[in-house]
Amino acid sequence: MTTATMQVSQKDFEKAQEQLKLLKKDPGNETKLKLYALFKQATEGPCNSPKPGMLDFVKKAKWDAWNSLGNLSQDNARQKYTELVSSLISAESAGQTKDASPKESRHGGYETIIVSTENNITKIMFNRPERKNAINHQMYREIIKALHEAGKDDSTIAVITGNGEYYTSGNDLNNFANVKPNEMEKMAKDGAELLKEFVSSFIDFPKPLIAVVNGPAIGISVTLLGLCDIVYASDRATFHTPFSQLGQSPEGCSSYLFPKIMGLAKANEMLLFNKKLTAAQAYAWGLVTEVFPDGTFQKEVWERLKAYASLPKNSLAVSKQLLRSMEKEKLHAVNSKECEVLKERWLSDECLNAIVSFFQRKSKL
Ligand SMILES: CCCCCC/C=C/C(=O)SCCNC(=O)CCNC(=O)[C@H](O)C(C)(C)COP(=O)(O)OP(=O)(O)OC[C@H]1O[C@@H](n2cnc3c(N)ncnc32)[C@H](O)[C@@H]1OP(=O)(O)O
Repeated sequence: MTTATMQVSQKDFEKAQEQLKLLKKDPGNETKLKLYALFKQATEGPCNSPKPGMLDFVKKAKWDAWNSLGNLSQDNARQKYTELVSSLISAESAGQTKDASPKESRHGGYETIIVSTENNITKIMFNRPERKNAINHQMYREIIKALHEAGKDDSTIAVITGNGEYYTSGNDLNNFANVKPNEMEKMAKDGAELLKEFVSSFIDFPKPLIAVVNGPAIGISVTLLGLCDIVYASDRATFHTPFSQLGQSPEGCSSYLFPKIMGLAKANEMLLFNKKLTAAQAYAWGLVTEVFPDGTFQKEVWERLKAYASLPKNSLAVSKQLLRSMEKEKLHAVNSKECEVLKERWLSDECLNAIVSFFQRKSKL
C-alpha cells in the first residue's frame, strides 16, 4: 500500500496544479506564498538559493516562505500542497453552490435504490444493505429508470454507490431461484433482455458517471466499472468477478473493456480464473482511478466531486459523449454477444449446480 499511496500522492499533486488554475477567486497573498513555498519544496527540496536583498520585497517574501519549510520532505510538501488546493477548491465550490442548491432533494418512486440530487450531482445508491446490496430484478429496472432520468435532469454528473458495508454483491442469486423446469428457457430469455437493457443504459449514459466504491464489489458491479468515467475506491473495497466459479461468463462489456484497461493477461486472471483484487491492485491494473483511506473516503471523495460538478455542465457532457462515441457501436455489439452467451450459460448444469450450492451454503465466495 505504501507504493500505491505515494503514487496517488504524486498524481494528486499534478491534478492539484491543474485544479489551482480553475480557482475563480484570488486566494490572497499569504495563501499564494504558502502554495509557492510548498511547490518549490515539493519539486526542488529545501531552499537552496541565496537570500535576496532586503529591498527586493517580493523575492524576499517568497524566499522566506520557502526557507521556513526547513527540511520538510518532498513527499510531505506534495501532500500539504494538494490538501491546501483541495481545501481552497471546496471552500469556493461550497460558497458558489450555497444559494443555488442548498439541500439534497430525494427522488421518489424507488424501493431498492436511493436517488437524490445535491450540488449538481445525482447520486444513485444501491440500498439493500441486509442482502449486501445484491441486485434483484426490481433493482435492475429501478437503476435503468434512475439513469434515464439522471441523464435528463439538471445535474452535471451522476454517481453510483452502495449503502452500508458493501458496494454490491452483484446479481441476486435469487433471480435464478424458484424457477420451474418448464420456465427455465423463459427465465434465461427474460434475464438476457433485462441485462442487455441494463448494460445499454450505462453505455448510453450522456454525462460523466462516477463509481464511488465504498466496499466489496462482486460480479456485474465490477464489470460495469469499465463503463464508468471515473472510479474512486475505499481501501476496504475488493473487486471480484467469479464467473467461472458460478458456471457463468463475463458481462458488462468486460470481455472487451477489461483487456483494453488492464491487458489481456491480467483480464484473464480476473475473468477466467476469478482473481479477487484489493483496491491497491485494482488501481495498479487501471480499473480504479484513485484509492482513498476508508476513514476519510466519503469526505475526500464528495469534496472532490463537488468541485468537479461545478465545472461547465454542457462542456463536460459533450466531451464525455465524444469520448464514448468512438466505442459506442462496438460496446453495444459486445453487450449483445455477452448476453447471448449468458442466456445459454444460465441453462447449463454448471451454472445451476453453482446456484444450488450457494443456497445450500456449501459455497460462498
Ligand atoms: C437479470 C440478470 C442479470 C445477471 C447478470 C449477471 C451477473 C453476474 C454476477 O453478478 S455474478 C456475482 C453473483 N454474486 C455472488 O455470487 C455473491 C454471493 N454472495 C456471497 O458469496 C456472500 O453472500 C458474500 C461473500 C457476498 C457475503 O458473505 P457474508 O459476509 O458471509 O454475508 P452473508 O452471505 O450472510 O450475506 C447476508 C445475506 O445476504 C444474502 N446475499 C448476499 N449476496 C447475495 C447475492 N448476490 N444473491 C443472493 N443473496 C445474497 C445472503 O444470502 C445472506 O442472506 P441470508 O441472511 O442468509 O438470508
